[in-house]
Order: sequence, then C-alpha cells, then structure tokens
Amino acid sequence: MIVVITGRPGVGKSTVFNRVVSRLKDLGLKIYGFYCPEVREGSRRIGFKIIDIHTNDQGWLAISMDKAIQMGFNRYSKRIGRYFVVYDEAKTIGINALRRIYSDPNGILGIDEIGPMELSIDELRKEIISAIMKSNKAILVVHRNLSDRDIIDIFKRRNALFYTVLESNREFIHDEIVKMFVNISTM
Ligand SMILES: Nc1ncnc2c1ncn2[C@@H]1O[C@H](COP(=O)(O)OP(=O)(O)OP(=O)(O)O)[C@@H](O)[C@H]1O
Repeated sequence: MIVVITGRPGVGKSTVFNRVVSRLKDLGLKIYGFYCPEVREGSRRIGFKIIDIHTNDQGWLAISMDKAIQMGFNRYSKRIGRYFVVYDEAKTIGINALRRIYSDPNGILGIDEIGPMELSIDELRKEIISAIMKSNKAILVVHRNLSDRDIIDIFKRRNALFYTVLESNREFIHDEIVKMFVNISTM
C-alpha cells in the first residue's frame, strides 16, 4: 500500500506526515526514510535539513544563497530557486536512510518530501524510485506539481492512494491514514 500526501504549499502536509509517523511509531511499527524540515533564523528561512527518520542522522539538504556565502560553504552544487543543494551531504544521509527499509520487510517507507530539491540529486532520485518500487508499505509527501514520469508511473502501477490535505480535513486526515496502516499491518 502506497499512501501519497499532497496539497498546496503550506497547507499542513508535513504536519499530517509527522502525526502519522509518530502514531505508527507509538504503535510499535517501524518507519524508515527521511524528512526535510526547513531551518529558520528568526523570520528568515536559511535552508532545509535532511533527517533520517530511524537514526536521526542529519545534514543539510539545501542552504539559502546568502547563508551559504556567509558560512563559506563549499559543498553545494545545483541551485534551486534561491537555495543551493548540498549534494554530497544530502545524498549520503538520504540514501542510507532509504536503504534501511530493505533489512525489515515489515517496515514502512516514509519520505517527506519528494520534491524538486530531493529529485535534483540523481543518485538520491534513483534510490527513491527503487525504495518505492520495492517496499510493501509507504507514506510519501509529494509536491503538488510533481512531474517525474517514472515516479508517477509507479504510483499508477501500485494503485497509490492519494490524500489531498485541505484546511477542512487537516485536523483529522492523519487518523484515517493511521487506521489503514494498522489494518494492513495486523492482517
Ligand atoms: N492542522 C493545522 N492547524 C493549524 N495550523 C496548521 C495545521 N497544520 C499545519 N499548520 C501550520 O501551517 C504551517 C505549514 O505546515 P506544514 O509545514 O505542515 O505544511 P506543508 O504543506 O508541509 O508546507 P510546505 O509546502 O512548505 O512543505 C505551519 O506553520 C503549521 O504549524
């Protein structure tokens, strides 16, 4: 079962993802993958981290251009909007986090999010695709404008269940998703 969470920017997708992951962990289920929270300095967003859900290992996914210059950062490469992607760091954390799923057939793959920054790292993109293809259960947050044909095709082949987060359902949509994972995990 593949669950895909989508919705407009800022509507609460990550909040839903975090609620589901935390409830499933409380119930004793294992989640493997990564999430990418924004990092703020005051009101300014200076970048995004990439964090391994299972181990909490973390590194930079991307750093804003002004912050990168200020930090003398030299590990960044591609530019996405006003951010530099921190290629090697994000690749290592992301790939290691995803590969953990292969050692636990009952594990649930969790990724927040599959977006332009994550997909700009070619090796990480490939690992995301194999992890989705090989895992029995997954909860994935995707950018509303996801256009990656390979990923869209896997969603179609695996009959992914799409949940669109809206202001009107964001307080309870996680309950429904948790119930589905619990049902298939106890079958
Ligand atoms: N159920 C909710 N009720 C009230 N505020 C919420 C709710 N869910 C999220 N928010 C607030 O909305 C903001 C964005 O939430 P969140 O990061 O979960 O959204 P997102 O859709 O993942 O955003 P992005 O598109 O930037 O990844 C946060 O400040 C969060 O506290």
